[in-house]
Amino acid sequence: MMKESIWIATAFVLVIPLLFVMRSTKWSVKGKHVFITGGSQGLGLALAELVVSKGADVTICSRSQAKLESAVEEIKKFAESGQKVAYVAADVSTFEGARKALELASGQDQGKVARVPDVVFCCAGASKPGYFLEQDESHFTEGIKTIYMTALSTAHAATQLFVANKKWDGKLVLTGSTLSFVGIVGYAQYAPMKWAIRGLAETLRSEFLLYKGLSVHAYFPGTILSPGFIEEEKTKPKVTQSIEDGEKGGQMPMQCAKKLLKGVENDVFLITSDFDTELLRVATSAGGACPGNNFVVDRIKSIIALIGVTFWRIFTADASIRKFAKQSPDQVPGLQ
Ligand SMILES: NC(=O)C1=CN([C@@H]2O[C@H](COP(=O)(O)OP(=O)(O)OC[C@H]3O[C@@H](n4cnc5c(N)ncnc54)[C@H](OP(=O)(O)O)[C@@H]3O)[C@@H](O)[C@H]2O)C=CC1
Ligand SMILES: CCCCCCCCCCCCCCCC(=O)[C@@H](N)CO
Repeated sequence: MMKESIWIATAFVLVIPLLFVMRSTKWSVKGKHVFITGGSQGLGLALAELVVSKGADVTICSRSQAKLESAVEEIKKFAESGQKVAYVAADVSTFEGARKALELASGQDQGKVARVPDVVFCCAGASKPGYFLEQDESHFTEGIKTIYMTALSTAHAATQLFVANKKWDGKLVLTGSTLSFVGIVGYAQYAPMKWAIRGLAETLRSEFLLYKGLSVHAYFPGTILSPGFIEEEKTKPKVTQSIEDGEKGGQMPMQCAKKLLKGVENDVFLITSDFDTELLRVATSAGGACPGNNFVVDRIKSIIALIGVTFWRIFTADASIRKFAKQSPDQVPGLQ
């Protein structure tokens, strides 16, 4: 008996430092080539600045050349001499656009590749909130294009590039939202697309097991105080705002970028940056169908979620929507 406990104690003493050593050899972005869609503003721009400050080369991508040029100047302030900061102007909502963007970023010329990105972050996206009845087909097709197709096309082109170049340590990072786990009034054009991105991440995680170390991550931010957020506020119904306002005001793009990068460094599959989204993540995924973060902690959180999220839905979200309809029927399309 005594002997056994000595063995167990010795095993612990050996295993615990080993775990620390394993943690300290985690993946680092230093020296990597990082490609970021939506890199001209908001989350994508902050992420570009962050990875460059940590010693990476970066290529940002978005549609507007003027915005890209000024973003490159901003990012260069974080670079040391010898680091590369480049941009590619492209619309990544089509397969053709995303393929060309990644080819240009890789410096491909006459079949020769200069440098394939090591990490591809898909941050492009935008929402146009509004009442379902006040939106028409164009809002929904725009949503499919800007939110889902930008992610799908970039994911497809990146996977092709990684596999064709045998870049088995390649990383693909998709961006969802808190609204990848829950749908609320005003987001019919957006939330389903962000759910689809979560579905894509889960599917690709499974399929990437075929390809050695190739990995996929997905990030689910809450409100980001970005230029995109200022834009969406213009059409956001008051009832939607009132539910969101309960969510403590949002985070700065750099705060989000830091939490996102930390998640990638720690090989977290579904990355969150606030506790509410974390509860929604465990409520939706702690069943085991996709990898969690920590088996025990996730299950403790899911007990909190079971109570917290249900209460939030009944007494905060649903209650404030019903109250709004009663108090301001003139603002609800089709009522009065
Ligand atoms: N802001 C928020 O509250 C939240 C945002 N998110 C998500 O996080 C991500 C970043 O958000 P945020 O920082 O607000 O973004 P912004 O709206 O501020 O910026 C979006 C970026 O995407 C680019 N972009 C849009 N469409 C395309 C396209 N078709 N091809 C290439 N680039 C494109 C834009 O440039 P250009 O227009 O020049 O092409 C811009 O650089 C998005 O996916 C968003 O849905 C998730 C949760 C909350
Ligand atoms: C105790 C547990 C409580 C659970 C609370 C859940 C709260 C959800 C409220 C909705 C927040 C929406 C943030 C993302 C918004 C977004 O993606 C858009 N701004 C698009 O840009």
